[in-house]
Amino acid sequence: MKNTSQPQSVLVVDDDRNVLEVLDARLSSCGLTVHKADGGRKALGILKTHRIDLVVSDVKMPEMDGPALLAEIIRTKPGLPVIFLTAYANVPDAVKAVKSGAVDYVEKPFDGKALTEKIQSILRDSEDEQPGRTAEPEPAPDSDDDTISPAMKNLHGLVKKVARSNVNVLVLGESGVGKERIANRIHQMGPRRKNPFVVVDCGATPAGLLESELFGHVKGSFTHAVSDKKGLIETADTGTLFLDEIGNISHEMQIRLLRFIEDRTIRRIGGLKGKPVDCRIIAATNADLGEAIKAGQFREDLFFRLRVVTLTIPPLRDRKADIPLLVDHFVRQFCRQQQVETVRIPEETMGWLCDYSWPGNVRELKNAIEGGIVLCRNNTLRPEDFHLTGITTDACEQSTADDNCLSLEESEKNTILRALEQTGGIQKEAAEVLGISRRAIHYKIKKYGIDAGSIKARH
Ligand SMILES: Nc1ncnc2c1ncn2[C@@H]1O[C@H](COP(=O)(O)OP(=O)(O)OP(=O)(O)O)[C@@H](O)[C@H]1O
Repeated sequence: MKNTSQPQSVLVVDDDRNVLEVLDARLSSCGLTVHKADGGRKALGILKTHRIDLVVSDVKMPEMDGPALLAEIIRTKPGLPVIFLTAYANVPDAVKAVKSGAVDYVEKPFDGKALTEKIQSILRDSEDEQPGRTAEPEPAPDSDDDTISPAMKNLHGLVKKVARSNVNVLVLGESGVGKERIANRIHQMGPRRKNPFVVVDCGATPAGLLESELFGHVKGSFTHAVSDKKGLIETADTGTLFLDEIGNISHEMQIRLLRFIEDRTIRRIGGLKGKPVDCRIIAATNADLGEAIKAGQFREDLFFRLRVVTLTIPPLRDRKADIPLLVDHFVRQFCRQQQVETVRIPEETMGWLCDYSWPGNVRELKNAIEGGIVLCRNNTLRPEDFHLTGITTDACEQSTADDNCLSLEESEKNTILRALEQTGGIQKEAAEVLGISRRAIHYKIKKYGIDAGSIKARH
């Protein structure tokens, strides 16, 4: 995928200064950003700290030669195109290198114009597709395909394209639409999928803590820094850093983050040395960053850095075709989890689920189905099994007076409390009363913070 706001970058590696200078002049004049390294090790350092779209490397170099550099690139940056420059005598080595994954080789002395054209053509190709390479792992299976409407298929098409590249992505959408899920999908479908996917909830982390969470600290740098601590950015090295609720970070954090995105180096709080970190950044927010910029709350330069590509996930009410697919998906998932027979969803229930506006989006739908499965009778989901906050449907009004259309969560919690009271706090028996698995009741007790121990003690 082409990064339209930044020129593409080429790393030129050769121990001959003249070759470096000639290529620098040629490629820069075509609008490319050129980085130069006089050996393989230096090249690896640059690859760690800079976005590079293509590497042109000599074959024979002291210390680390071209094929050794290629092997490292295939390991750490699968998909990155490499062209070799080679003297006639080393052509067999270059051919071997192409067989093991380089895109091509060019003999020295090279025709500068032809080489530039070759580089441009490879860069153009890799905007759409990374060149085939045996070392590149197969993409992860499309596990979401059973839950997407045509509108989401389009978004998933973009996700696939974006996943192959390394560009920063900004994911926008209301709370609960699936932003984190899409970020994870980008990670899973890209070359970094075997490496860490680190989620940072910027909204839920107090401002004072976020800096040390992200950047880490050295022992003694502040009162509670009792030992060295690695930050989450460092943890995401070679993988993906997902910054959720990016709209909520303080002005100081915006500046630190911007600096990191620009030089890809972190310094722990209280630390002296910087450390290069190579991680992909995906940020998400449900806030209107345009408005936040206008109000002076969010830095425009950081915004531009984060949104090299922007993906917007529509709210569930605008893609109702997804609802039946998601309902089926969640019903199967929760029935399996709660070890119950798959429940039936009559047409009336599905119609009702499709009519509702789902202000909490997919998360609300998911929770509703989970609760509905616990509460339903005769293995059939009916509208009255969904006691959603603020909804009064005919079916809900017909429900028994003591149910009183409580919020789904309250209602589910009360059901579990009642079952625990009935069984003297014994979870296994309460699970039997409710017809759910022990694992399911254990999970729900934890989810609602129910103190089963004190119920037991009272009996
Ligand atoms: N297409 C989908 N298929 C299955 N589950 C989904 C899908 N989209 C979202 N979900 C589920 O919905 C819930 C909410 O998704 P997610 O956390 O990704 O939303 P979000 O937009 O990041 O929310 P927030 O803004 O609150 O951080 C998660 O449990 C997720 O697994």
